[in-house]
Amino acid sequence: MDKLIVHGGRKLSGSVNISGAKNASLPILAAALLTDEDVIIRRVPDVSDTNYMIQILSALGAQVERSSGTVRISAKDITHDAPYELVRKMRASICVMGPLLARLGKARVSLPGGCVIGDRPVDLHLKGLRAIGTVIDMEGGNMDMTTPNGLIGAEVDLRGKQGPTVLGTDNLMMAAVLAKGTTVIESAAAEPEVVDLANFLIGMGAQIEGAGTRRITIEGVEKLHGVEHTIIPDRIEAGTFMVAGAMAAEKEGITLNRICREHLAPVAEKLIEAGHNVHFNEAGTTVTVSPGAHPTGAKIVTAPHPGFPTDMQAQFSSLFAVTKGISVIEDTIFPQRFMHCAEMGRMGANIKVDSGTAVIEGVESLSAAPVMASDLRASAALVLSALTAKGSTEINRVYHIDRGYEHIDEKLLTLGADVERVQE
Ligand SMILES: CC(=O)N[C@H]1[C@@H](OP(=O)(O)OP(=O)(O)OC[C@H]2O[C@@H](n3ccc(=O)[nH]c3=O)[C@H](O)[C@@H]2O)O[C@H](CO)[C@@H](O)[C@@H]1O
Ligand SMILES: C=C(OP(=O)(O)O)C(=O)O
Repeated sequence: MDKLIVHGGRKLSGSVNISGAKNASLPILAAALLTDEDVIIRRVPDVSDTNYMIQILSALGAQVERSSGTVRISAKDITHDAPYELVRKMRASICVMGPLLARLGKARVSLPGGCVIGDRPVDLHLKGLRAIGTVIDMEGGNMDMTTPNGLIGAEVDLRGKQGPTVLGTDNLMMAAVLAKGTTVIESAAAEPEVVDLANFLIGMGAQIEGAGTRRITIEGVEKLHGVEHTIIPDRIEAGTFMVAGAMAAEKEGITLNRICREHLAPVAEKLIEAGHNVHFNEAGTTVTVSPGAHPTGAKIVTAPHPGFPTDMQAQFSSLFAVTKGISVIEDTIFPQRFMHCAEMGRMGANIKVDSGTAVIEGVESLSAAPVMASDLRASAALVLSALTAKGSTEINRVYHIDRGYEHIDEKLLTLGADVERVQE
């Protein structure tokens, strides 16, 4: 199991390229199952989650070739049974449900388990798929799905207690593209990754309107064809490096290339509110972030897009842990997503977590300690904390970070951080 050792206190400078979005790549890779023609997807990040998805597609019978960021998929003869051993490793494997139902009229996928960031039910996925004609039989931890009368378009409201569902919207959209008639998804997720999937499907010949709004309309078509598509930049990776810039850059800041300004608006606004410097180029494709002269704490409440993303709140905990004053972070989407706070406490952070809210009292500096990554964004928060901490922080279980950050240690080294990956 690899660990990262971060020798804190180095100032960051220079620039790095942001990778394609993990959370757009996963459903888009699954959507390649919707056609028997070749699909080419560019800028797929080399992270363990995309590798698991590729393994699942291969286990389902697809021919997959990967050459650096480009993945070519040919899903001519596929089966409907997604193997438990692979599915259990990654929640996003449930993205294959929609495409398998649309293409084969049946699917067998294991129920994903709980998750350290909190309860993650699939009731809304099932509600959507049932509404368009899927019959679901739960047995032995598996969801056995059939479509006795085929998939038939319907109007479905996917609002859950915590708001819309991203992968639930994706699953229904992927099933509905080959259904008979019109499907309307009300209370749809509007995240940029949902829009990227919709654009991919439209490129395959699907008829979809309204992606990026709360109402998506899908007119089913007979057949989809092959497509070439480039994945959008990863706004969470970019946001994580933006926080690194605010915490640890030289006066001139660090620059991130291949970003999309519109997707980064909530993160940029919070950094500016907290007193830091954020400058986009005119085209909105690069951003430079440097620490402000008078940083202040702030209040963050996570919300569905275009609100502040839950996937960025842990990283802001690191920033606020060393920012004078009191900051408050409330996660309305995953109220239990605060595992990083206890580990940061071991480094000297002063954070109290109660009922989905963290109250952070900034301290002068953190000091190194051996810490344990508990989940993807929690590990990013620990790396950020370690960049400014006094001494050498050992971060264990970095396989969590490798799920979603492409070569993070190499990118940090490029920016001048002192980071080592140690294999045990
Ligand atoms: C691979 C991927 O893209 N993952 C992202 C996706 O996860 P994912 O799509 O799994 O998250 P959802 O948008 O579905 O979850 C939003 C909320 O809805 C609840 N819910 C969800 C489904 C359901 O059937 N019933 C239900 O109650 C969840 O518990 C949560 O409180 O969106 C999350 C919210 O932006 C991000 O944190 C994840 O990084
Ligand atoms: C929580 C995340 O991913 P997943 O939904 O795949 O667990 C994430 O990307 O922050």
